[in-house]
Amino acid sequence: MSLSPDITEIIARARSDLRMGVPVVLCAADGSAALVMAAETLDGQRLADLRALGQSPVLAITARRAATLKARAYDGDLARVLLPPDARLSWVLAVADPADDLKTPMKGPLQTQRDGDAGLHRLALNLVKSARLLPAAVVLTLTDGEQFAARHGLTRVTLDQATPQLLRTSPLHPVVSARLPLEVSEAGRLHIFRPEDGGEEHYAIEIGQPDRAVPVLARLHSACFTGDLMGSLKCDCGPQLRGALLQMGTEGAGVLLYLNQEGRGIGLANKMRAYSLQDQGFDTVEANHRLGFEDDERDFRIGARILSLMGFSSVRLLTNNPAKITMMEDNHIKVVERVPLKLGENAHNHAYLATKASKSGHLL
Ligand SMILES: Nc1nc2c(ncn2[C@@H]2O[C@H](COP(=O)(O)OP(=O)(O)OP(=O)(O)O)[C@@H](O)[C@H]2O)c(=O)[nH]1
Ligand SMILES: [Zn+2]
Repeated sequence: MSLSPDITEIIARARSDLRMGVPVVLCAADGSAALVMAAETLDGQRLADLRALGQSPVLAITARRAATLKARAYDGDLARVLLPPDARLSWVLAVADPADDLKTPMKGPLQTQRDGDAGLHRLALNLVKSARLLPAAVVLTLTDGEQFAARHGLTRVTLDQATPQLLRTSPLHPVVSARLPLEVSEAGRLHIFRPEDGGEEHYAIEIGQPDRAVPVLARLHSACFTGDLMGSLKCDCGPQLRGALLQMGTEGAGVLLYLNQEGRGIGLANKMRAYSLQDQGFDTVEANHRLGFEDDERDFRIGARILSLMGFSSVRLLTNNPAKITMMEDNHIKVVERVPLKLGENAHNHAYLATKASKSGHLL
């Protein structure tokens, strides 16, 4: 029935439930099912209620986090850590969150599950990640997923439908655009694009009236609250943002996409967790890994989609990141030229920029 939520809408609900600390039920076609809670938003009462169901829960973490904790990841990209019978909420949080790894030696060694299928655990982690929470989820096997969800009023997500949905880029739709005179050019215009999956909106600033028949000067800028707005010296984002706009203003035409993928796609709270780890001596890539994330969790396809929707098919791309060029080419946007954007190096971000060059392939 069209009034019922489809899989995209059910996933959006699940994401918001997990952020609120509400459990969700995951079901597979073979009848297996699991009750899932995000470790980050779990509370003591819900953990006790979950334990009262009788089965032993596991804590699903990514292989990246497992490597830091020296836990064996038998499932490739993830590990299922067995909760010791006396494990409290603080134990769950200490496994999920690396903040105190160095201060508090881990209870361990951690035992991980080897037998059985990890499909529902993988879906749990993907959902928690897409909710911009720490990638760790408490998972309890259920025998009657459908009835359990109905009895407790919980959102139920099916593995077969959800997995392809989480892998694809949500379609985006233009919402509105309006004139926006800017310091760099009075001929500015702001366009808003909204994804169908309930995720964050993305923006495009169009400067002048770029001819769609020739390559446009373009920048894909990922949100950086600290650098773009606060003038943080820890990265180069603020100077890059303003430098790109200035170049477009000077040339009289260009398009800057402002993609709401804060912290290379891990969200601002997790980026601040990464910053704390950087203060403990880890570099930007190591910090992401200790948290359980990949170096870069952004979906660059979104940028190519927005350019296509705006009628652009080729660009002169302002970037030092070769991955952005590859992604554009793979998604039907021709990059005729890379325009370097070397701005804003200082004593605080020198090591960060050097790490991006040595570990993430950024061009100098
Ligand atoms: N996770 C994480 N994200 C960071 C850190 N420092 C900056 N960021 C984020 O990194 C992203 C930088 O985005 P961009 O400047 O578009 O991308 P880039 O990959 O550096 O590529 P170019 O600037 O085009 O060369 C922003 O989303 C920032 O919020 C960090 O230490 N950890
Ligand atoms: Zn930044």
